[in-house]
Amino acid sequence: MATSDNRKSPQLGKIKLKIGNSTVTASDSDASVDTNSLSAESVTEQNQQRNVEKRRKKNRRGSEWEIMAGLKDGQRFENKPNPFNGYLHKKRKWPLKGWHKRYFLIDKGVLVYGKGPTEISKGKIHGTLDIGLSVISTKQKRRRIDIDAEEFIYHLKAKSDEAFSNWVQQLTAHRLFRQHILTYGTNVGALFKPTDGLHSIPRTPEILSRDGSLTRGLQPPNGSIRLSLWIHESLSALEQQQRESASAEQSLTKLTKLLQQIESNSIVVVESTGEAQSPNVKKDRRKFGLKKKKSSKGGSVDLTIQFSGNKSTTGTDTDNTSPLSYPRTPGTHILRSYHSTTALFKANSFSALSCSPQPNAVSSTTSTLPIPTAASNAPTPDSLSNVDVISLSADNQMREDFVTLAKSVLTTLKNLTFGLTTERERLKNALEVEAQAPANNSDLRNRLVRIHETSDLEDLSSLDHLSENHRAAGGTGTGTYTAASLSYSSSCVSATEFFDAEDLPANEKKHRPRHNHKRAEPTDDEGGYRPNAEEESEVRTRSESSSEAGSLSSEAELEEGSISSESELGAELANSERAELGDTSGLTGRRTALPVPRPPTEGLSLWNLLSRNIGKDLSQISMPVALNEPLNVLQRLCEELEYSELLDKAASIDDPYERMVEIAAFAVSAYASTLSRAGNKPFNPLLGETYECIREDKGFRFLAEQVSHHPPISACYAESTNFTFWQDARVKTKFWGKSMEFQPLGNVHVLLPKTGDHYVWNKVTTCVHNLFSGQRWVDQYGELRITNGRITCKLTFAKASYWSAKRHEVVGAVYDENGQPVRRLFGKWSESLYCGVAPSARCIWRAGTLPPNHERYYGFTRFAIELNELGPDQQLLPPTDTRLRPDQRALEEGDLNTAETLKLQLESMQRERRKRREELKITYQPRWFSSTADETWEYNGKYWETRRNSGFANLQFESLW
Ligand SMILES: CC(C)CCC[C@@H](C)[C@H]1CC[C@H]2[C@@H]3CC=C4C[C@@H](O)CC[C@]4(C)[C@H]3CC[C@]12C
Repeated sequence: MATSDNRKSPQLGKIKLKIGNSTVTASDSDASVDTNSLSAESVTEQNQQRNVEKRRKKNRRGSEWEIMAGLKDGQRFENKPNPFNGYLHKKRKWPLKGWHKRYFLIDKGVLVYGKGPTEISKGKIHGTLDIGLSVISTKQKRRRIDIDAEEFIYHLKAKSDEAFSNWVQQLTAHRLFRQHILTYGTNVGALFKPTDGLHSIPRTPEILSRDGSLTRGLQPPNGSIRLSLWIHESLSALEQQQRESASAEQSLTKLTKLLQQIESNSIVVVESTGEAQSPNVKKDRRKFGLKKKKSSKGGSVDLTIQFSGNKSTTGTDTDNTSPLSYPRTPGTHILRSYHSTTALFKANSFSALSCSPQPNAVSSTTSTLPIPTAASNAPTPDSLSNVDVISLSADNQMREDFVTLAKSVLTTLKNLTFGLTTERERLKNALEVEAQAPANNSDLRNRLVRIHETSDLEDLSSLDHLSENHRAAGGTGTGTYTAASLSYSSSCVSATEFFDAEDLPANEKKHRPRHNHKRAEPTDDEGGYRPNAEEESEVRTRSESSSEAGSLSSEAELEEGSISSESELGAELANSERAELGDTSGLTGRRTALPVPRPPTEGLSLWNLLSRNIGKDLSQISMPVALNEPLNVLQRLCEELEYSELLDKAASIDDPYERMVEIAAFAVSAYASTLSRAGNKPFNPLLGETYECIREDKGFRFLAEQVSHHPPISACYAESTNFTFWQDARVKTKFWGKSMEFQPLGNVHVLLPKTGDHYVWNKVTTCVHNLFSGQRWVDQYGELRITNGRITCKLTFAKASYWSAKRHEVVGAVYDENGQPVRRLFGKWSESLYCGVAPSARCIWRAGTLPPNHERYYGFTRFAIELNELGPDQQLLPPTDTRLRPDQRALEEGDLNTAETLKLQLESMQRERRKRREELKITYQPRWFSSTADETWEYNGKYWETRRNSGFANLQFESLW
């Protein structure tokens, strides 16, 4: 129950959200609020007011999205609204994209829908939504009703204006009533608890949140609470199964009774012709082994109807012992009270909710269902005698009952089996991980010992020595780190390759960079990127059997494994002490922690922020810096290369399908880091801002530039001897009231120069749920298609709820030139990708572990921690490099006030620059990328060349900060 604090009124009233700026419009097939960015451009209060006024005048009534009001502070709504039903059109994205007519029924604030009333009455319910917990936005002009129900977003459309206003009215009443019940409790009877199939939502306390919806106090599913979550999840699933099995048992008892009755009651034989029996009856009879009697007329089959004659002729049924009670009025089929069916519905999480297609027939406490259409199985009364009719209809009813009940039992049992299988899988997985843990630990310990033996950990100067080597070997002396980060990435490939190489002289093993791929002679004569001699001497191939091992052990895990073998706490302390002492370099030369944890941001309410800015295009909303993480979108693009070794590996494989498998793993791996990053948004780069990242350990260098401001577009390009990678990121943001969707436009490209393969793929939709309340969480969904000539790969990211077993699931296949699947892929974008069929599947990629205390450090991965670090090559950077951006740096250092002030300043300067350009009629030209005819952005190749010649110093840059 909500506490008085949490019951604070959702300051909703009638809220208007304007559709995005002129570049994107929200159409029917589109979203509620649609903008091109979630940029944080500050607009002064005055301006804001003016804009809102202007827009209000401009927009005609009804053409805007309105958010449905919720229960106000202290408000009550005790009048239970009547159930309401009817057809609406529901938008479907996949499969069969388009608007589909669906039947909706709302009772006591719970909305269910299905194909039609008959289906609903049979329990075929496609979805159940708790209206009290959802955010509903409506748009009169298009008769649209969008319901953000946390797990799913429903886009609905009414056929007529009348239907629209009826629905809006009804939904409002039901919503208020439901919120009243959720807030103040009820004695109205058993409350409906929405459940999600077998995985019911755990009964955590519900809290009335600021967005006018109610939410559950959820915790993120990571860290130590993962286990309790897991148990919680299991428990509710098991409870559900218990209920199901109890109901199945009941139904089975009834079935047995019914069968006994059919068999043992007094027998009325009706000579039945073939026509009198519907094929279904025959089928059902056969299916359920009902008695057949040989006809006197040779081959034809007679049906022996067994029924108690004395009871049947009375016309009214008072037989309380009957497993199913139904009126036995001759020749008619009247509504029966399906107690057993009700039980089934309960099992299907649809209790205490009447489901009748006629609103008047809906009773709030009992479940009265209309008889299914099976009545049509009866022969026409005219053709039969009275007794025949009675017997037949009674028989039919009994058989119908039997069949209906048997089908229900079957469904329940199927559900049970499914539930149990899921549970078994979960348990098996957990046990497997457990079982492997000791083995992994000892393995890791051994490896650690080997590392200790072969490296002198005290001698950190060897890092400099490596840099020297690097310079001597023709590098430009970028002065960047040459040692591999022990701290991140635990792909299936990396670990084994690092550890398996023992064939080098001991002195060369010191802090050897991780290169897990064959290195071809560098063709890059620009120098800035040439690997050093030592690296080049290192030509290793991966042992074939290593991928499995690699999937279970990694550098990251190694580090953690060693920690856990000693004192975890001690290690953590040591780590934080190191951080406090400013020594965050770890063993690799790169930092292993951010300078300070994320500053506390209590009191910051995104809802207040958005509601204060209602009516504005989202890209105009001033987002406080406290919402940000100390990285920007350019750096987030670089993060997609965290598992670049998969590209290196792809380049070394001869089989084109296997190559595609690695590319697929790479595409999936780009999403791994998003799991822990729902809390904050990256900085929006200023126009002209750049970011470079040289990863000699990983063998690539990366460059990104913000090439457009309206709409925001970031272009990037990375190169290595094994691959080139480029993309331009432009994201369409849709705001749904409770969640936000990010739909990236444009494609990712990877070129493997050795094989000539050019892979192109799209990105799936990222959705942040629970924007304003509870715990924000991220989902990825949609289809990701990779093409490379005629070989393709299709990966489906499942849209799933926070609690569902399908969470984070990715499945797909590689298809050959004829479109035939040749490799099966499955896994989770947050964890790993496998190729093949379980249990013999191979692990292709596995996500690295998160660093200790990551929750306090923006959920950053080890790789992310390193991205904004200023290295010794600081003086070589152009002044536009993100790492020199002062507001982001201030945030990284925990100085929120400075960060906020600076951010406002920088944004205002950016507006000034734009104004100036407009006045002078100058079109902005990005410096390192140029737009091609097909609207993609191409790297012009000049950045690294300029950098090598210390050329940035000679260039004129508009100063961004
Ligand atoms: C309101 C705020 C605090 C919620 C947090 C929103 C986060 C999860 C959003 C804000 C900006 C978003 C990013 C914007 C741009 C891109 C580039 C694209 O090619 C992939 C998705 C990606 C990387 C988005 C991922 C999700 C994202 C990071």
